[in-house]
Amino acid sequence: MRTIDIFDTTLRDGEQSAGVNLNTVEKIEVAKQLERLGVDVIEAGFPAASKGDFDAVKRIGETVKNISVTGLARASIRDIDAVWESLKTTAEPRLHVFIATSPIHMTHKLKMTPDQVIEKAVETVKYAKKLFPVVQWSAEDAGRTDLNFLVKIMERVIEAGASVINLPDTVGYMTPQKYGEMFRFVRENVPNIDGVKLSAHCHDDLGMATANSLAAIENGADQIEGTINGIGERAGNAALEEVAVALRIREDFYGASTRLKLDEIKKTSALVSKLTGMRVPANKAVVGNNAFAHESGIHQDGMLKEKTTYEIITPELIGVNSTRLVLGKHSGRHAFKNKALELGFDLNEEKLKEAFDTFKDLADKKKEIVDDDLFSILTNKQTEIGEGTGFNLERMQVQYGMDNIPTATIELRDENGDLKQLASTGSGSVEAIYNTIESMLPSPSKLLDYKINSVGGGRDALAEVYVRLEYDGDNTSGRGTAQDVLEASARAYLNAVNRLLQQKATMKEKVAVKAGV
Ligand SMILES: CC(=O)SCCNC(=O)CCNC(=O)[C@H](O)C(C)(C)COP(=O)(O)OP(=O)(O)OC[C@H]1O[C@@H](n2cnc3c(N)ncnc32)[C@H](O)[C@@H]1OP(=O)(O)O
Ligand SMILES: CC(C)C(=O)C(=O)O
Ligand SMILES: [Mg+2]
Repeated sequence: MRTIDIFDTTLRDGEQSAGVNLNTVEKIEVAKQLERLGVDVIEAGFPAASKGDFDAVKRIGETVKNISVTGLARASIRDIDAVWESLKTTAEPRLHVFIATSPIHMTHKLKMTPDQVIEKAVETVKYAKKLFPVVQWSAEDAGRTDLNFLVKIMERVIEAGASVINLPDTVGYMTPQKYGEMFRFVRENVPNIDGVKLSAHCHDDLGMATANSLAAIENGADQIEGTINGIGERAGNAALEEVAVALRIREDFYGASTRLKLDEIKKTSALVSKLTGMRVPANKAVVGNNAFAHESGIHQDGMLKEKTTYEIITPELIGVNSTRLVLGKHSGRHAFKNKALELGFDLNEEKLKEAFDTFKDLADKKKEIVDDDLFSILTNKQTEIGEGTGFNLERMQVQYGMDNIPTATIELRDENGDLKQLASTGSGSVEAIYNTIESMLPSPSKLLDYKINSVGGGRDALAEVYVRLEYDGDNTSGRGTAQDVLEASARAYLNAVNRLLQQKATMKEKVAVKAGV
């Protein structure tokens, strides 16, 4: 049985999803869960892209100890240096450097001739190899690259020191047969390919990312790149959970496996979905809420007689807990702590106590507390912004009537502890709330996107609101959870503003430290 390496790019290509913006604390939580899931490599970001990305990659490298962490770089010395500076103290610093090789990209985007692209690729890989023990080189848009050119450039970058070569289907154009043939072709034609790992990186524009990744494995790929829940640029990347479960369920056919602890999949999927605000569709393979639901009579009859009639994956395989009611208002701290650990949260005593208090408050209002509720409370606690940052919602009252103008009265406490109160109207309750908050904030802000999900099921389910906004000229996003949709809406707005203020404060502090102030 071959073992396939799993290269997770949720925090790099996944974060390139439109509207997704994770802060460093959230990225670290995802990285820790990816470590528990057992991925082999985490691509933590693109350090040259921004100070925030640089810091996140550095902090993840310092936090995650048992797996390799990498950062992405263009074929540019400045980008490579940024990855090195962010990862140089980690156990196995790894670089991922790329340049496009398709005629379309070379001509129109890079404005370089094929020979110039080879020269640039070789020069940068040689430079990188002096710093990094492992250099992964990617031929961006390999899927639309001339195969003979691909062979030529691969031979040269391997000579220069690349030991992992990735052949991305950057625009999701490939079919399984064509993508598989490309891997077979380079295996058979690149003269110095022995000992080099081949990696597949698929996008889902035509809905074939998982099938293409599996075809690459059939044809000699040693590593699969993808993201949790398949999030990513445009239609997303290959969903790692789909690839790993397909290999397990069809072991007979693929004869390959991964090192993933499959029973951590559901938890990882839920965390990524919650933090990114990208809800997993109910019918999504492996991790969708309906993936194990049997609705029709004939199917239910079959399931009752023999589960294998309609179930090829068991919920337990991916860590779905069939006992849904877990804790109630009579539960104590020990059971709560145990449950938190079982759900993968290792909070300090203070945060645990605060989470327990929130749980007790909720248990007073809600009939059943399910894992989803606890997961939401614990994730919010784990990733919350520190005290004293930005604005706190102290009180809110909303008046709504079909024949009245909706009015929101809000009391906010700012970071100096001062209380402010204001009332405004709007065409609906949420607009009234947002008009009031916007009038109370010191800088101009504008709502760009609003999404609402329910956590778990039932009429008393928690509401989770995601917003994207522009505040003081910068884009930011936030989420808020509450039993009431209006309170969740207000909290999400303030969370977005507070996240931005905290990010700016951290940057300012760093600049001051650097300047020795
Ligand atoms: C397929 C992928 O997923 S690729 C990864 C995509 N991820 C990102 O882009 C991360 C976020 N990006 C950023 O923050 C910015 O784009 C930066 C910091 C990387 C670059 O910003 P800018 O310097 O302002 O350049 P901008 O983004 O406008 O254009 C990209 C430039 O990089 C060049 N470029 C693109 N890919 C490569 C490459 N692999 N190697 C070298 N140069 C490259 C382009 O040709 C263009 O160069 P030009 O300015 O000479 O025309
Ligand atoms: C940077 C590369 C690997 C990429 O994300 C792509 O080509 O899709
Ligand atoms: Mg990609």
